[in-house]
Amino acid sequence: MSTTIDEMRWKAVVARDARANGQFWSCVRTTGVYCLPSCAGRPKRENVIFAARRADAERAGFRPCKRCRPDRFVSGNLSERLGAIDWSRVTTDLNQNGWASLGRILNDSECADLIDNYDTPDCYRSTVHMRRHSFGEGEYKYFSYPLPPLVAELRTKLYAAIVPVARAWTGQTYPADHADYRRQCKAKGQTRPTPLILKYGPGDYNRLHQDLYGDEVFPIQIAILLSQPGKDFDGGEFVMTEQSPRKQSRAMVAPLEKGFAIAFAVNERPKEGARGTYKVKMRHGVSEIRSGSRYCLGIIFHNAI
Ligand SMILES: O=C(O)CCC(=O)C(=O)O
Ligand SMILES: [Fe+2]
Repeated sequence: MSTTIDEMRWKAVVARDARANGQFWSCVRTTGVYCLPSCAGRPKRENVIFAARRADAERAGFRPCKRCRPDRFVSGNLSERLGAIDWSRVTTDLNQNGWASLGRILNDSECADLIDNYDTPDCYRSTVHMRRHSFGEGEYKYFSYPLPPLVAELRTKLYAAIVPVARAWTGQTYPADHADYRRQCKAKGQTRPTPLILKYGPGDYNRLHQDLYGDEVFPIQIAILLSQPGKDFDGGEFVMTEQSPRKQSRAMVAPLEKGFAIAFAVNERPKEGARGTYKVKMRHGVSEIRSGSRYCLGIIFHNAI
């Protein structure tokens, strides 16, 4: 008798086999959630269908299980993780709201290493004390070249993934490769690296702002939260505002967790209205941290003067 793929998958679910995590996702039709094979839930066989990719489960309308948190699961190298993201959903969200969640792209140890590295002075070109510039309370450091390998890889690969949206938004022919885009920045005198790590303690916050560092502006940037809300810190929500012509600002709060990334508009973005496309201005910031410490990695694609 031959064993079908689904029978093997069901066996792994019955055994709650953690080795199968990431290989497939079990979707429970009765509850509308999708799970890791190792989930402690006990669904009936007839209610379970399998998805080969997490994005397939989400596209089919299943929500992540609150018990096994399949949305927190990360494995594989960065290319595989980015390859598993549903970029058409990201594009739709960016076009509709000016921001999109990319889900979890860094694991616990990568987040911890980046935080530990914060106190290694040779990695950074400058430290900014936010109060001195009225940027808020807290501090951040800009990485120096050469960027740490993980930061360099994130910047290059996230650029390549998001560049089609940037082209559609601006009508500009951004090169496919970030190295070529850096040369374009250099031609405008923008040579200094902009990726940064921000560090906030109790009472700190980041005023609404835009990360513009010269005439050359890549319209989308990425932030990756390195600390876990509710555990490492409380408060400290990632907030954005959208300013439409002749309207009050609209505020948006992005739910982020440790290792989760968000893509959002740096400055302006096109918005579809009843009478055609118009431009809205976006700003982002962080509400006050009530307790603990919060670290965030910012990936900005244009360089600074
Ligand atoms: O700390 C944050 O979440 C915001 C970071 C930020 O302003 C940025 O990445 O540009
Ligand atoms: Fe920023």
